[in-house]
Amino acid sequence: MDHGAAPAQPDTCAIEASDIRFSWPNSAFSMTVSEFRVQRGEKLLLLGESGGGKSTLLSLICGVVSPDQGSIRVAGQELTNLSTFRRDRLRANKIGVIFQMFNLLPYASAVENILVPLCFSPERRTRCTTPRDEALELAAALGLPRNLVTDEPASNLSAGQQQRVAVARAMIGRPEIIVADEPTSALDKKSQAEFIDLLFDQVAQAGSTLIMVSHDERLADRFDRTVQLSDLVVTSGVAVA
Ligand SMILES: Nc1ncnc2c1ncn2[C@@H]1O[C@H](COP(=O)(O)OP(=O)(O)OP(=O)(O)O)[C@@H](O)[C@H]1O
Repeated sequence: MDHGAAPAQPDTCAIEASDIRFSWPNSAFSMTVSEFRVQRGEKLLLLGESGGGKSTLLSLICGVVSPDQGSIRVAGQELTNLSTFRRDRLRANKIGVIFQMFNLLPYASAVENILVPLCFSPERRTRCTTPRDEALELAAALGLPRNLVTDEPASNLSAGQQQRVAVARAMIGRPEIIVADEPTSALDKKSQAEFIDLLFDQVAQAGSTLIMVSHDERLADRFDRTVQLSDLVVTSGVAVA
């Protein structure tokens, strides 16, 4: 497990953050990050305890929130200069997100869920010649039975199946960066290993960069690099569990 910083070459970075300061409004929690870089194609695990600020850091990287000061570059683009609309568009184009609770549309089928990001991202849409076929191929590659993907509402799928749909939705249109927020937290060790295999396969095929956050240190040897949140950020105003 390598705790070292990635080399400081801007052209090779998918994500670069420096001198970040951020506070949530109406909350005592604040964080600072002096330097954080993720190389293109790297698979990085961000480890940290509950309440330490992992999701907050992901929100900053995804441009969901803006830092009070500092610079965040994603796929070569400075986020802090952009309007909310342009940040949203950049996120849709460049980042596929896998949420902890999957966040699928419950009444839509799996294939409809997988296609959702293409509605918000012209860049990812142009990479799909036949979007529905590509969504079905992704679902098949992730081991989802065809009839389940086309005929059932997502709410009828098991947690493990919903998780695979969430991966396919993140991967459609091959975004440059995949961000996964604790996607294995509800899984036993065997299912966790299977999930990581499927995710890594897809990430390798798309040539994407992967940042996954977790509190599970057992995952560390699967990744190119592991960063402990406590080595990266200084927080105040919160007691970490
Ligand atoms: N929308 C918000 N508004 C105000 N405070 C928030 C908000 N989201 C998170 N916080 C606060 O920021 C701190 C860090 O939360 P965050 O969710 O980033 O931690 P985490 O490491 O992802 O935790 P977990 O592993 O439990 O998901 C917490 O004290 C939390 O209360």
